[in-house]
Amino acid sequence: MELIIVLILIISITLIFLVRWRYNYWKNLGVPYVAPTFPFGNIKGMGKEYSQFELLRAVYQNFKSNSSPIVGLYYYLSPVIIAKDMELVKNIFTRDADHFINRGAYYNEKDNPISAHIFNLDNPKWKTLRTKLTPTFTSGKIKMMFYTVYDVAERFVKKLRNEVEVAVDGEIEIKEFAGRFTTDVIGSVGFGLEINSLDNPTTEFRVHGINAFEKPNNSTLVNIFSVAFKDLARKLHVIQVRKDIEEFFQGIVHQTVKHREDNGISRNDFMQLMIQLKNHGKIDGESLSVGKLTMDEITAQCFIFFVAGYETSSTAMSYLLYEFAQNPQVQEKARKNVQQVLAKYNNELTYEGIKEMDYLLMCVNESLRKYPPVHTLLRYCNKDYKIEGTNCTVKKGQLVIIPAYAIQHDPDIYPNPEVYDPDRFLPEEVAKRPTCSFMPFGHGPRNCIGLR
Ligand code: HEM
Repeated sequence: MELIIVLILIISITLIFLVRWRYNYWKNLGVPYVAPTFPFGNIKGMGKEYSQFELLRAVYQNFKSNSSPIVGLYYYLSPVIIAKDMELVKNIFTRDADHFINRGAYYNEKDNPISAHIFNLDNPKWKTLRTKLTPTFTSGKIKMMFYTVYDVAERFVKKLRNEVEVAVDGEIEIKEFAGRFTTDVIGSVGFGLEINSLDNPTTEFRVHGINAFEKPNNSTLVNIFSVAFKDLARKLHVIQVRKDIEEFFQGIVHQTVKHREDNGISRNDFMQLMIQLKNHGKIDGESLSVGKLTMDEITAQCFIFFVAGYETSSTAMSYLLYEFAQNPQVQEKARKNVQQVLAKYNNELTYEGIKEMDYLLMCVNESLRKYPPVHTLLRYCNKDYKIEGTNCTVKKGQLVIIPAYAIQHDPDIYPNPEVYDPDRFLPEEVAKRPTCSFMPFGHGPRNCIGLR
């Protein structure tokens, strides 16, 4: 009995010592930090009482006047870095991107091939895949898909008119409606399918897509475990995407590819480009050979195009429309901008015309600044990196957080940040600000592939 008590005491003292040693990490390096508490570090209540971007905004503001380019936090027992200096942020994204090319996400190619998509993959697999997919996102290819999107947009406008007519007090839930629109767009350009969730919101495709977000396969604890101990989690067959969702997407991609190949059907969409990559390792008519894609790879990429594209785009659309409603004079100016460009193009909406709607773009950018759909960007250090002007070396395996929301609401960069003011995006205003002070699509080689 006494021996057990002694053992418990020794284990407890050792644990206390280890935790204190761990929580002295930033102090010992002389990096400013927020005092942690065991076991959550600095994230107690995150996700329930407050969101991550609120924590990061508070930390960013509190430490802004401190000359250190970084602030230290603890996520549970792990020391993580908040990059707050604009030069450092730029270097992490671009000049020194080879130290920070991964996001550190978990995927399991063997048991859950759909999770091995471009967003999750680490280098060098990521680089190989990005090289294969980049030619499918050139402006020429997007232009080719323009009328596929146009068709869905026409249905959207028609449907919107009907909904507004029958709505109580003229109010409709625009976020839900925009989500149905972006689902149909991505279903069409990504998978080559007529989803029509505008008319049928509970269509299987949309429900499975939403479930991929809202009904994760694992608890937060398992997710944290699988990110922290990736190899072990793979050995334990931990999967990220639910099997029913994986099977659903595998089924529709296989059917679509087979249908097109059996019937010699070709369409202006990503699916067609990916079929070309699958069969020839290059896009038809182009000389650059980038390597073949497998069926599993096609499925995983279609899946991530949907997951990464539909929610972000519908959030962006909703906030833009919200600000138009709040600021009728901005709305009017944007409308005039659209009408002028349309008049130049025979009153037809064209790809070239959209690119000339400069004021509209300023409005879009300002709502992406104020409400970035992705408020926090992550980079996982893959080789030690000495931060210039400090004694601190970011260690391999450490997480670096770029607080996009906080930077885009910094009153020193964007005075009166809560005010919606598209003129902030006049070219002469943009030129006054640091390069990476606007990052709704990230920056550098790992930025959003769907940016165009
Ligand atoms: C308004 C709409 C969108 C926003 C705000 C957005 C934002 C982002 C952001 C912030 C990232 C991370 C960038 C970084 O870490 O530097 C990202 C990555 C990504 N996005 Fe988007 N996105 C949008 C639309 C789309 C669409 C439509 C697609 C698909 C066609 C897409 C596909 C991807 C993919 C595949 C990645 C991962 C790229 C990689 O790791 O190589 N996104 N997006």
